[in-house]
Parts: sequence; structure tokens; C-alpha cells
Amino acid sequence: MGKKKLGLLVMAYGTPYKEEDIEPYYTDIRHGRKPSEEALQDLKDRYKAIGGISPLARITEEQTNALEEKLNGMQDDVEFKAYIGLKHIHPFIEDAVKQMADDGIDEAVSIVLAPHYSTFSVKSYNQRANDTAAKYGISIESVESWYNEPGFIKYWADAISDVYDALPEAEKEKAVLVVSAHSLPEKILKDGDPYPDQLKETAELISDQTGIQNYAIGWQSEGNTPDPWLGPDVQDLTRDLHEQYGYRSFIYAPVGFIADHLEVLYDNDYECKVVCDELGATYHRPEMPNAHPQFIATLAEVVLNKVKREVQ
Ligand SMILES: CC1=C(CCC(=O)O)c2cc3nc(cc4[nH]c(cc5[nH]c(cc1n2)c(C)c5CCC(=O)O)c(CCC(=O)O)c4C)C(CCC(=O)O)=C3C
Ligand SMILES: [Fe+2]
Repeated sequence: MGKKKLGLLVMAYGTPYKEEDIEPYYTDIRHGRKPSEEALQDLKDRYKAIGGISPLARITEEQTNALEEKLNGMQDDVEFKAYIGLKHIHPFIEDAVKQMADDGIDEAVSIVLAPHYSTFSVKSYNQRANDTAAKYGISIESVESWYNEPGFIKYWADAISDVYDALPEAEKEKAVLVVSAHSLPEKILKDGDPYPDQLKETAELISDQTGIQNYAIGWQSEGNTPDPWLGPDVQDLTRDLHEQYGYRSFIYAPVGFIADHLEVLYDNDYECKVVCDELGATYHRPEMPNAHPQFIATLAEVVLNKVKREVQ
């Protein structure tokens, strides 16, 4: 008997591949409404500031290939075939599911390349995947979140400890860890979205594992809409922590993301650094997980556990 073939749908936000993609991409993020010239130029300028375009497309592909390879190398029962499905640019989630159907796949497992569950992110990815799968008669089992996986926490604890270990002794006492994720409109709270609690738990687990007690939770990269967004914003938080406690070293852990991309390379490495420079404080940001083997092994465990639970 041959191995069972399973689709592996890897979903992510998506990023423009080239400058001309920025406008349609931004329009898609805005639910089909074109951005103003000014807003578009602002986004183009931010991509320019991080080197012209985001490295995210390449990293998502590396992560997906590494995950497929890892999964196929660690067991003999199932052959995984990976498909990338993106939220805001081709290949869209729907394209990926259709491709699976064309390839004769009728069962799949899906994972979103974002650790925390929210109605805005993971729920909508899974909904789109499952709606399309239903049309083609594919059944998909979806991983909902993996923010508290021991391997994920260990990745960050190790990366953060490396930064702390390199600080001069005197600076360690005056250092603070800022644990953050993408902000969302505050209205998610009234439906009991687990997103803020999941971030809090991530921070607690990292604190337990590293022994770092000086930490704070912040939100970043909030959108340009009139709604109130979850706060405090990481830049305001940096100023407040400096004023209140005299911290002089800031270590940013944007744990809501897993790759080098605009939100990290611009909103942390540029915007937060500007605030640190203003305050005469030092800026640090541990490396993102990207395709780090230990991180990929963690994702593989998560996927395999999901599959095993369904098979039993
Ligand atoms: C929760 C969340 C995640 C994490 C979970 C997940 O990964 O799903 C995430 C990730 C990302 N967001 C990204 C890019 C952008 N997000 C925007 C706008 C928005 N994001 C939102 C939410 C999230 N976003 C929201 C509520 C908006 C407002 C518009 C709306 O109501 O829908 C805008 C518009 C302009 C701006 O506001 O800056 C851009 C360009 C990139 C790619 C970066 C690159 O290209 O390197 C990534 C990984
Ligand atoms: Fe976003």
C-alpha cells in the first residue's frame, strides 16, 4: 500500500513581490477600496526604507519548503504536499485549495504562519480555506494556534537570552523586554477574542523560561482607521517605561510575527529605534524565527499532532 497523501496548506499574510504589486495588495487589504495617493506613497516609502521590497515572500517559501521536508523526513505514514495560500496576494488561499483539488488531494491539514488566534487573522484564514475546500470536496483539519508550544517559547527564550547575555552587567538591571504583537481594533474584545490573553501567556512563558522579570506587553503596527486599537503602542510604551523606571536598554520581541518583514524591519527596527535613540537608550531585537531548524521542527510537531489526533 502506498503512503497516504495529505495536502499541507500553509497560510500567510502575503506581501508585494515587486513595486507595482503594492497598490493592488494594499487595495485588497482595504477590502477592495483603493488607498489614497498619500497612503499609497507612505506604504511605498516604508518598503523602500527596508530595501525596496519585503523579504517576506522568500521567507514564507523557505519556511514552507522546510516544513514539508521536515514532515516527510520524520515519519513514514503520510506524504505531505505543501501549498502556500495567501490572504492578500496570489497565490490566494482559494488558489491553493483549487490547486490541491486539481492535484487529486481530498484531505489536508492547514496551519497559519502566525502564532496567536484572532477572529481577524486565523479565523478568517481558516474560514476561506474551509469554504473553498467544501466546494471541491476536500476536508481540511485546521491548526488554530500554536503560541504556547514549548519549542516556540524555547526559540524566543534562547534568542532573548543571547541578547541579554551579551549586555554588560550594569546594563542588565536597566534592561526591559517588550513583548508585542500586531494591534487589532479594540472591538475584538467585546466578542471575547482570545488574542490579547494569548499574547499575555506567551510573555509569561518567556519570562518563566528566561527568568527575565522586567517585561511589558505592547502592541504595534496599528492601522490607520478611526477605530480605537489595542494599546499601549510599543513606541509610547518605550517612552513610558523609560520615564517611569529609567530603563536604558530595550529588547523587543515581536512574538506575534515569525519572519523578517515590514512590521519588524520598519516598525521595530526603525520606529522603535528612533524612540530609543531619542531617549539615549539602546535598541535590541533578537533574530526572527524565519526558517530556523528548531522553529521549523516545532511547526512540524504541531502539524503532526493535529494529523495524529484526526487519524486516531
Ligand atoms: C493581526 C495582523 C497580522 C499578524 C497575523 C498575520 O500574519 O496574519 C498582520 C501581519 C502583516 N501585515 C502586513 C502588511 C500590512 N498590514 C496592513 C494593515 C493591517 N494589518 C492588520 C492585521 C494584521 N496584520 C490589520 C487589522 C490591518 C488594517 C487593515 C484591515 O482592517 O484589514 C497593511 C496596510 C498598511 C498599514 O496599515 O501599514 C499592510 C501593508 C504583513 C506583510 C509585511 C510585509 O510585506 O513585509 C504582515 C505579515
Ligand atoms: Fe497587517
